[in-house]
Amino acid sequence: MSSRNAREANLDDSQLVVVANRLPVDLEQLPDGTTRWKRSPGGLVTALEPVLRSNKGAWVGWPGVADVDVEPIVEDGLSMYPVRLSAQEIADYYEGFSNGTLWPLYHDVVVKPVYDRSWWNAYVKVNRRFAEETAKVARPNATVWIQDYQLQLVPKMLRMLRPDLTIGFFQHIPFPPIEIFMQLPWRAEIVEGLLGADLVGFHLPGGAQNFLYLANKLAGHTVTRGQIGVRSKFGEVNVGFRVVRVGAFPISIASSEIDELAKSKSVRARAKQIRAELGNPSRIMLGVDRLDYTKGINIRLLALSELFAEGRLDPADNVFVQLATPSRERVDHYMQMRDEIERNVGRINGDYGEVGRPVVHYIHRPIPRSELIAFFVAADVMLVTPVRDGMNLVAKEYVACRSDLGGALLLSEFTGAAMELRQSYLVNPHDLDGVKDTLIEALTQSKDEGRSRMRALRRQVLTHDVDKWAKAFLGALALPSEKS
Ligand SMILES: Nc1ncnc2c1ncn2[C@@H]1O[C@H](COP(=O)(O)OP(=O)(O)O)[C@@H](O)[C@H]1O
Ligand SMILES: O=P(O)(O)OC[C@H]1O[C@H](O[C@H]2O[C@H](CO)[C@@H](O)[C@H](O)[C@H]2O)[C@H](O)[C@@H](O)[C@@H]1O
Repeated sequence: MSSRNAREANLDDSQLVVVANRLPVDLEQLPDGTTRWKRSPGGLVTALEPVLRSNKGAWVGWPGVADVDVEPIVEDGLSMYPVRLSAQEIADYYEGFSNGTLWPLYHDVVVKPVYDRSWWNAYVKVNRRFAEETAKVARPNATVWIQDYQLQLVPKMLRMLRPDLTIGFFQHIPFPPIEIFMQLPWRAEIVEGLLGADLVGFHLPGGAQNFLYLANKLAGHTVTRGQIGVRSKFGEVNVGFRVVRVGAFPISIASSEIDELAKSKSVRARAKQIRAELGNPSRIMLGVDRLDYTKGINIRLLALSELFAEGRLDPADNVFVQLATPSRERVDHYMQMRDEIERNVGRINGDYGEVGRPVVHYIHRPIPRSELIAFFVAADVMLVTPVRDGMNLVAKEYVACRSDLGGALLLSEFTGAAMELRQSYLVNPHDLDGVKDTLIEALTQSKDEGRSRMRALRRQVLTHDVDKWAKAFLGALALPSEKS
């Protein structure tokens, strides 16, 4: 990575500042004691990085390792300001409150959230640090865009420090139904924290509507009553002399860039090679996820193993590739889920594989971008089966890669993406028989059927890209917000 010190480059004060738990790059400590930067995991970084680079903005976030002081850096016009976290803060604020309390709570309590007061205290302390660091970086009257569930107190804290700023907040994960959110002992503090923003954005109108209701019920503010639209018809909360807007802005990807990459000769050639390396099966199924219990990876494995057992799918002619990026590896439920997935992969290969010809290929490490795109081009059916997911950019990436109009997308109804990608093969991941039948349907679709579905999906993904998402959010944030 070619980088310069931000202070040397004199880019310390920025007009657009993104604040997120992670920087777009993680510092990796190598066994020989040296360090290097690598791309951070997850869809938030995938989506926001191109937006910020083109705006030459600043990014405030954690560099991915504990207890290190890293100087601000500049890379391709993007200034990055690392926030230091101690090992204990990572355990309590990141692994604890963010990923042991909020993550499962906001994903429909798919596992039981833990309510721990010391985790909450760490969350407050770290949110304050992010607010203070941001207050130092932002120019007078700058726009600050705070991201996601790890930083929900920052809008209010930052407003108290810097009332001159325009503050936006975007929630990348689902905002849960009211009855579920009400479990949280610190529910009022979270709602008040978010209301420090001028605009609070969600992927879907449903999440925005839930938040609007809570702003009234828990914080006692008057709110508008009408239905919130997609990038339109914003809700409003009256917070003293301010109006806070609430809206739905479904996130997306750099569609044209991915489309171009997928069309390149080298990617096409690599896709062919992948098929050959897999033994030229008649069908390749693919899963691409962070290894997270919300992603429904075991549902795919179970569906496949039953289809093989029932003789509805021939293990000699169908392979499944699961590419899984390691994630939150010290959190209990993630460790348990990894064990379970790896046991199931081993069992299916033991039952149906042959020497030199496994039916499930499982890779537990991040895959380079161009290689990932070649996998998307090679896959006949893409399996996206989360039990709950804010958006799921993988589904959109697959579609962007299929300019050949080949392939089929099997997509859970419980992803944000399902609202837009209506021509995919939609499934309820809790209904195993339904998943199996739909998978067979996708595997055996006629060429015409597949082309017509993919054409419609591509129209959606190519016209609604990440640039449009950012412009819609920042445009709404720039609207005058004083009460008339
Ligand atoms: N095994 C992998 N190797 C490299 N990138 C991956 C891998 N799995 C997922 N990704 C990338 O991470 C991002 C995941 O985003 P998304 O589907 O929105 O889910 P989340 O943000 O919850 O992980 C996508 O850009 C995807 O291409
Ligand atoms: O930072 P990690 O703890 O390693 O997790 C990675 C990211 O996961 C989540 O991504 C979400 O954002 C995507 C883009 O909006 C969306 O498509 C997906 O449905 C979400 O799960 C998390 O919200 C990010 O904060 C993490 O960085």
